[in-house]
Amino acid sequence: MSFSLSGELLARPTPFYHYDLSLLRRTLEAVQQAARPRGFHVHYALKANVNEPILRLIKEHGLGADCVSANEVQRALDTGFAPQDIVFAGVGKTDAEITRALAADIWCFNAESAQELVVLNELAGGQNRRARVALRVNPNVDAHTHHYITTGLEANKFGIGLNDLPAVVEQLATLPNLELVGLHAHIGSQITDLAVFAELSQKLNELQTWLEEQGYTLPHLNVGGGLGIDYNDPDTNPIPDFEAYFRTFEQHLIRRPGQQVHVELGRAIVAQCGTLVSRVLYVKRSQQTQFAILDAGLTELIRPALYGSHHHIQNLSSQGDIQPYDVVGPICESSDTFGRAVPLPETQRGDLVVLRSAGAYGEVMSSGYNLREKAEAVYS
Ligand SMILES: Cc1ncc(COP(=O)(O)O)c(C=O)c1O
Ligand SMILES: N[C@@H](CCCC[NH3+])C(=O)O
Repeated sequence: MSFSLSGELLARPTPFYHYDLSLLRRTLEAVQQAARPRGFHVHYALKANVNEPILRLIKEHGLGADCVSANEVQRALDTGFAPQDIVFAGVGKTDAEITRALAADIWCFNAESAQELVVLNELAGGQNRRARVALRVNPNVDAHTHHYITTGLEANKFGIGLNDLPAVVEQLATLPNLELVGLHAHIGSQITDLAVFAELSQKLNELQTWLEEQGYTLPHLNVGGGLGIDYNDPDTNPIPDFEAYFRTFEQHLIRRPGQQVHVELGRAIVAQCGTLVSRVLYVKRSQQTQFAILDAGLTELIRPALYGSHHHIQNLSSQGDIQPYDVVGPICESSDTFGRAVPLPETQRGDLVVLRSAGAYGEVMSSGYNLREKAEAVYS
């Protein structure tokens, strides 16, 4: 199906984010259809998009919440997620954030260091609580994705290194206010090579066996998120292949009877339902290049500037001959470029240009640089 916007939306002031809630609904149905029969629990990673209509739909479809700050925990609670469906991850949780999440009695803290466990133990004791924790390990598995968004290699700051794990597990025995309820790993984002998840499963299998030898049984395993989407062709692949994703874990992860497995997907749930809609302010021709200068820039969508990411760009207003354009924003940074030599129909001032697959890590990463106003969000 090709992309279009209703007449009312075409007339709106730009730039704005448009979210297709019917696609989000279909995506949520697909993820649950693939996860539930296999006994997997999906937690949505709020960091990808925290807009309330989106969170509400996600909650209605029975997903849990994976949060990375106390404010995200609060947003999840405000949306109606039950505390027992909320987990809190993050390499730098502050004391104040831990205190708030303990008071909310969330299901689990994914702890990322020996020091964090000590702090968590102390703060839980101060509230006369036992905090449920999962150890986030750094399994040293290469996710084969952009080096800025790989998280499970020894060189990355995330998780407890495998060499440190024996000492951390020994330390656990001295922390009476903690209850070990699981093992967690997240190796990166925008992963399209599913073999990587098989490798992760094998690492977790070994670690689980080793933890059992140390006397720990784990009620749950959390394999993280990271499933990628098709940025090149969102119309052909609007919904990721969740069946293949869960099948990989089903085949490779050895689960104990009654053990829960959590996944925490962000991008795969919300990326394709979001579009950044902008207008061409000017078309400028230099000797070698034609620039289409949009009224949206890296302040609205930073992924191309930050990672060199590709978002499919379309001109909705023109049927003209195809020409190459460097599609850029108005911000005073040369990295404020959405694409170079993008083939677009002949483009003019006033044309509507859309950047697709922008529902994840788009609006949440926007900034007020250059004192820009925040782009509005509209839903249909
Ligand atoms: C710990 C953790 N869980 C889940 C996610 C969600 O990742 P994704 O949006 O790639 O599914 C991330 C982000 O990469 C993360 O850091
Ligand atoms: N923000 C990133 C991915 C990082 C995910 C969070 N650990 C992106 O847009 O692709």
